[in-house]
Amino acid sequence: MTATTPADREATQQAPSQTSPESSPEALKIALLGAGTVGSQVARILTEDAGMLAARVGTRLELAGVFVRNPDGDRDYRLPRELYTTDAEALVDSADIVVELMGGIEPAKTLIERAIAHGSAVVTGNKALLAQSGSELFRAAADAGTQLSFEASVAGAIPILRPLRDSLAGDTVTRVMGIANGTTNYILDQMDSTGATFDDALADAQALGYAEADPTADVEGHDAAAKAAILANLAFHAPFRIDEVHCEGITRITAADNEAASEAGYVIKLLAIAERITARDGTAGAVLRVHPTLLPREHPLAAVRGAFNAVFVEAENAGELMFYGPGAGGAPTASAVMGDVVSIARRLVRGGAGRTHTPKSVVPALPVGEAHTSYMVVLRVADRPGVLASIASSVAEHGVSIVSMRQVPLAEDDLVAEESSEEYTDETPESVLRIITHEAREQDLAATVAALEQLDVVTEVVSVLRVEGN
Ligand SMILES: NC(=O)C1=CN([C@@H]2O[C@H](COP(=O)(O)OP(=O)(O)OC[C@H]3O[C@@H](n4cnc5c(N)ncnc54)[C@H](O)[C@@H]3O)[C@@H](O)[C@H]2O)C=CC1
Ligand SMILES: N[C@@H](CC=O)C(=O)O
Ligand code: NA
Repeated sequence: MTATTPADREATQQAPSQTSPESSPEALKIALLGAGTVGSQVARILTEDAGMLAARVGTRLELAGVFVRNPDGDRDYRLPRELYTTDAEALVDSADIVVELMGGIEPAKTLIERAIAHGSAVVTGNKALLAQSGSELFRAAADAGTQLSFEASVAGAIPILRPLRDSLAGDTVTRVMGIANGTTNYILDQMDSTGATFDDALADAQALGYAEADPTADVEGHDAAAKAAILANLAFHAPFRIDEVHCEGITRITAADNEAASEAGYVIKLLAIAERITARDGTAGAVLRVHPTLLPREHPLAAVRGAFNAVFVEAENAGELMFYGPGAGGAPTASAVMGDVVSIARRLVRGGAGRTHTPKSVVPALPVGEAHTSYMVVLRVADRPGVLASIASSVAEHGVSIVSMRQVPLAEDDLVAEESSEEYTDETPESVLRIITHEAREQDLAATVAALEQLDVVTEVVSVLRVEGN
């Protein structure tokens, strides 16, 4: 007996009569650009689930070809040799739907523009391109009456862009905060839970298909920044670009930061945050930021492990929503790609114009200094009477208030390990001071830290990390 998959069964049970070759509309031709981690999985689904897809769409989705650099190269999912081509233009021109999964700016951008100009619909997971040139591409697609869909570009398999665009279209989203990069979440989780080194955890994330072709984009926060811009675009119905996102990655996070976070009851996560705020001068706008953040261990985002993603959305009427699921990897991301493909294909079968996201509002991007955050500041300080008072008064002078201040004597071993510290002498008794502040405007907190650095009693500002969710 041959094993059947749920997709086979559905194809058998539900295939409507209009999908029979005699009565169905012509097959829709799909061009696949790129056959890497995600592209290979899209090829697999198009091939193995062809019956189910035809039943849902009302006609066959035919893989017309796959653009690759080397048709004989190794693939996670191998198709017949004749489907691979190095002629991207001819393939694009032959397709009803172009699925771009190469990544990078060029030639992806030119090929997408070519597809749109040709009247073809486009599906892409390319957040780097959308966060740089999204407005231009959305406008081109809208002008051509075709569709550009990109659910896979943010948080992998999680349906987040469609809910923001459609389900919440009648509400006012005020804040989006999420773990939007699987690679960095995987690395931070491994470092925190198994003590793995940064390099080993990154190598694992690459092997598992989570990382970008150049993982610098992940670890320096650029990938999450691109996603923050796209999320803000959909959430606030206004165009934002990656260069409007304040971005700090995880490469400077040390084992000591993890230890300090853990001792204080926090976990470190790379968060992407987009929020509507009113600046000090009264301008209403949004601040977009990506940075390592301390979250209380009991916060729902703190429980997001491995390459999973989660996005919190706050809206005036809906309240708080959380979207959670696999944020990276071949098959999960291909699921989001295929959702867009089926949705477009159904429309092509039914008829009617394509609908592409076209932001209608103007919401200015404000400088990160206008955001409100809390900090955890770890200082190395002289261990003598009056130190705490002088630090507390310096913090208060900047209008920042302290939630907690904990002084830990520095172990002799630590002093020996830190002999490189300029201020260190054998005679200097020192301690470590961990300060957690209340929420304040980021520029006031930054000025506080700058002032603390100048105090005689402060030997070193060891680390400064933002805190959310207190
Ligand atoms: N891997 C993941 O978990 C996710 C990836 N994405 C996005 O999906 C896209 C694809 O990602 P992956 O499959 O992971 O990348 P990948 O690096 O595994 O695959 C890309 C493929 O495109 C090919 N390619 C790149 N430039 C080319 C060119 N000029 N000519 C011919 N072939 C070219 C590469 O040789 C490679 O086979 C990227 O935009 C990525 O940001 C989005 C969400 C999740
Ligand atoms: N490199 C990205 C892939 C998905 O967008 C990530 O790690 O999240
Ligand atoms: Na998604």
